[in-house]
Amino acid sequence: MIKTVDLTKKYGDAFAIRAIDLDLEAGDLFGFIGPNGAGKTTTMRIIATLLEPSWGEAYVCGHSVHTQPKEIRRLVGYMPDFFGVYDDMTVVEYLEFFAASYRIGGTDRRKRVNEMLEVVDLDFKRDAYANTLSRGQTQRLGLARTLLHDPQVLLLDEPLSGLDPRARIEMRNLLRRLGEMGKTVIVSSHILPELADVCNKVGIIDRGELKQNARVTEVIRMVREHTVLIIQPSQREQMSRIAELFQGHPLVQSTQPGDDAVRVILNSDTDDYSELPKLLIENGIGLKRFAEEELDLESAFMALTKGTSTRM
Ligand SMILES: Nc1ncnc2c1ncn2[C@@H]1O[C@H](COP(=O)(O)OP(=O)(O)OP(=O)(O)O)[C@@H](O)[C@H]1O
Repeated sequence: MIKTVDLTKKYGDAFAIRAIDLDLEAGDLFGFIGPNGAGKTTTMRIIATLLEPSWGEAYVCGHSVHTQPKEIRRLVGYMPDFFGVYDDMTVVEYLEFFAASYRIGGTDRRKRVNEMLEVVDLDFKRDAYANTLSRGQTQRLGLARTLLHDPQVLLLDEPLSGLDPRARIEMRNLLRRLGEMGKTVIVSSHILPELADVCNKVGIIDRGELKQNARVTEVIRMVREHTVLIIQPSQREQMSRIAELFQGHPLVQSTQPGDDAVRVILNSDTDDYSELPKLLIENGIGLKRFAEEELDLESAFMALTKGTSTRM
């Protein structure tokens, strides 16, 4: 769906982005994370054919930004981080205006606008003037506008920025819905945790370079030196028995008892720990929970963009 190869943009001697390689499939929700000035907007604008790369390639559904920009524009919806709404237009008029610019005509136009108002849950504001909407509602209107021509690929630049917690939740739900609709979405943010549970893949960009580009779960694994297991026995008294069994075990570095579960820190070179649940079950310990501890993504992000790894 979206592929970039060695994608690079230079301004004078400075690299805005450098050798960015992305490969995204239909239904991927890609969180494009990086601090201010990292190169997120530049990358998205190149994919949207609004900016030419210095060198390298970007393809959308196999079309090259260099040779087939028209085809790409039909397939892509780009929502910039800031966009103006016209003071003297209602929400419906605003969307109809853009639908007309996409040459959606006649009864289709009204139908399409109504559908988009439903998708972004803004039907109740259809007759309000666009400039009276809250920040969250304005972002949703922007998304409706971006969706009008039913693009396969969405490039959303910081759609969560400036939203209050409630509006943020609504926008995140909306992003999930887009993924379920089979769209390929690139959504940028400078805060990783706010996208982590929405996106299936994540790329971390810093000073124009992609530091990580993988499934969310893999990124977590990469920045973590040790896998940590959370083991909750069916009977609380069995917690000390777990610690006993793992004491000196070759895969385990240490154990830490918690309220109702034991945190088991594995040695850094432990990949396969399938023998551990077996050992517990053989020793008569019932398991209520046996799972890898989730690393909070804020720490992962800080670790990756500072070039230091997260320590236990
Ligand atoms: N027209 C331009 N001329 C010179 N430098 C530019 C230009 N546009 C962008 N840059 C530089 O390229 C780098 C990447 O900018 P970009 O806008 O892509 O970052 P970003 O990750 O989107 O940041 P933000 O979160 O602040 O929007 C920055 O250092 C920026 O100053």
